Amino acid sequence: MTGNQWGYGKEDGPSAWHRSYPVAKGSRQSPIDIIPEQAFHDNSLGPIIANYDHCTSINISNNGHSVVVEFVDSDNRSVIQGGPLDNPYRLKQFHFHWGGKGCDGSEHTVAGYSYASELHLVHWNAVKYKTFAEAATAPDGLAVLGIFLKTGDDHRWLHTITDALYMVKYKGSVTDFRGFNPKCLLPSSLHYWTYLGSLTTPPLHESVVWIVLKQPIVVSDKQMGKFRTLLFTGEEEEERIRMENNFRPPQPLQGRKVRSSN
Ligand SMILES: NS(=O)(=O)c1ccc(NCc2ccco2)c([N+](=O)[O-])c1
Ligand SMILES: [Zn+2]
Repeated sequence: MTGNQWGYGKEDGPSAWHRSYPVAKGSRQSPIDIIPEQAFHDNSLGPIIANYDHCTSINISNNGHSVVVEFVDSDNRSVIQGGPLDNPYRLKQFHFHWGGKGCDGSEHTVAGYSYASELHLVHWNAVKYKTFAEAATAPDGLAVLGIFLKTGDDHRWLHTITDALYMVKYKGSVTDFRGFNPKCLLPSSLHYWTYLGSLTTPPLHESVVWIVLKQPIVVSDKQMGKFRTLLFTGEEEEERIRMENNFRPPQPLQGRKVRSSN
């Protein structure tokens, strides 16, 4: 794996990332296998409050690793707060990780169980840090809300995203994506597990307060299939490699405590 070229293949995948990103073997890496019975029920953990009503989505893009929806993050219009967080964290973007056809592809697992996919809503601590990039290297810089996806009925609102995926098939493609409110992707219960971890892709910074919701959202196989029409490769590249299995497997807990909201 040379330079910043990392991926999810045999040569450049998660087992090779430590060569360019030694923190891959750090003490607070993500994802992890969450074992509910071993999580500590912390009654001081309040509810998570997601204020996305006035959020402003900007675009949807294929960055060669996932599909990403970016938001205006120049003010506190869309923030997450409460739970383990000391102050509001600003929504920056959301993206997904998924498996191959008929295979699971979540990053966190629950007592060894993988879900079909995992949605990450990424927020940064704009009270303490001036930019996302600065926050992304600070131990309390980011808060990522992880939501599991399981297959079943069609998800009423996910269509807005899956219907746009054909426009960002190739790595490096981006298109306008306005007026999307991610509130419609939240499950009905906001009960969660929380622990201190890292980005799950390079640069793997150990800067994330993870908040993983217990209740998955339900999407159809057909909708999941549309994610797999995306490519890891760019339009100008000869090779066409289907974007799938873009997940990092669970990492050692290294003595960390996972807390559970009640
Ligand atoms: N799977 S994740 O939510 O942990 C994740 C991983 C990498 C990056 N970004 C990579 C990066 C480069 C410099 C700082 O950040 C992001 N993100 O940016 O929201 C999220
Ligand atoms: Zn992610």
